Amino acid sequence: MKKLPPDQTAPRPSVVTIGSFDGVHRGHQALIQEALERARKRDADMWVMTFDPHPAMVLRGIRHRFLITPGVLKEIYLDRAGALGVTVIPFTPAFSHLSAEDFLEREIRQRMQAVAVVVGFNFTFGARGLGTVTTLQEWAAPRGIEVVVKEPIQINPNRAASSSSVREAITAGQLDAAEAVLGHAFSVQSPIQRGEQRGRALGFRTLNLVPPAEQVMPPFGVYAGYVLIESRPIPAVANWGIRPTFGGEDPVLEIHGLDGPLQASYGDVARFDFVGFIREERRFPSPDALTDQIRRDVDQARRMLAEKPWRR
Ligand SMILES: Cc1cc2nc3c(=O)[nH]c(=O)nc-3n(C[C@H](O)[C@H](O)[C@H](O)COP(=O)(O)O)c2cc1C
Ligand SMILES: Nc1ncnc2c1ncn2[C@@H]1O[C@H](COP(=O)(O)OP(=O)(O)OP(=O)(O)O)[C@@H](O)[C@H]1O
Repeated sequence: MKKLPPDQTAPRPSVVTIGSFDGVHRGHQALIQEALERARKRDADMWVMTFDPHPAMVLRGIRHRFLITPGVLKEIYLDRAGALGVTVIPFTPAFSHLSAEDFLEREIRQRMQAVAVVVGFNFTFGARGLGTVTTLQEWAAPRGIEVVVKEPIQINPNRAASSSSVREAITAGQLDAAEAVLGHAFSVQSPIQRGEQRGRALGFRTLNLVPPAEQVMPPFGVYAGYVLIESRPIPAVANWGIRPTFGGEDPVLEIHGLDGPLQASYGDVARFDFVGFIREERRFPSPDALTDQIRRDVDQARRMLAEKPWRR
């Protein structure tokens, strides 16, 4: 997937799809497929235009447990969805004051050289979100720019796929519901952190990740999943929490490989793809009691993962 810096002009005419794309859920994926098809038909390039930070974080001052795909995770999932290129606009307060028409003129027509724009049914944009699909259509028609408006991708008859519904499901610990909307696993990615080396003594060595504070997370607990080290998925069980047995405070995702020690160095980046919830995190009366429970967690994780092989 190509990247176009925000201060550079697209080299060729393009088909652009616009949005926050947090999570790159099935609605977003449908938009990307549509944009790809249109680009092929018109012999144009295809670009996803997205924003960083997420507009809601700037406009509503949200900083904690919000994003589904912070940092490079969004680009990883855009690439998976088939996007050929992405341009990320820094969403500054100044940018947020740009009117809908000025945004279209400057970013879509002049910079991206758009011949077509693909958006969802509920797309809004520009200062105070005043721009709508109608604004876009009325602006585009006299300029010979095609507008494609995608019908909602529904998760059930009452609910369209949306980033908000994914956030709600993750917060409630409903990983299956989140995955049904996302069309892929919910993932955490971070550099590997040094732990307190207690895992060795317990007989369960772990690799520790610290999800960014801005990322939405499920409740503290034990989860089955796959840990990706150098793009290789390895079956694992992880504890997300503060380790109350040892009086911990800072939340950590501690990952134990089911098939032996995980080979990676501190500072390397690893990703954990959540598959299923096993149990809540608890305070155990002794380290031995915790070890006994972790043995059972490992067995359960094996059973869960046997039924759900890793999917890119
Ligand atoms: C599968 C699994 C489940 C765990 N469950 C709990 C738990 O319920 N309560 C708890 O206090 N710690 C739990 N832990 C965390 C251990 O206490 C932790 O791995 C150990 O303290 C090592 O920490 P360290 O890497 O900082 O040395 C769990 C760890 C794993 C791998
Ligand atoms: N279910 C869907 N079906 C089709 N298009 C969608 C769907 N959901 C979002 N889109 C479109 O995808 C683009 C990006 O959407 P965006 O990420 O800004 O919002 P969202 O997914 O609806 O999230 P939120 O819940 O935060 O509003 C927009 O053009 C939007 O209209």
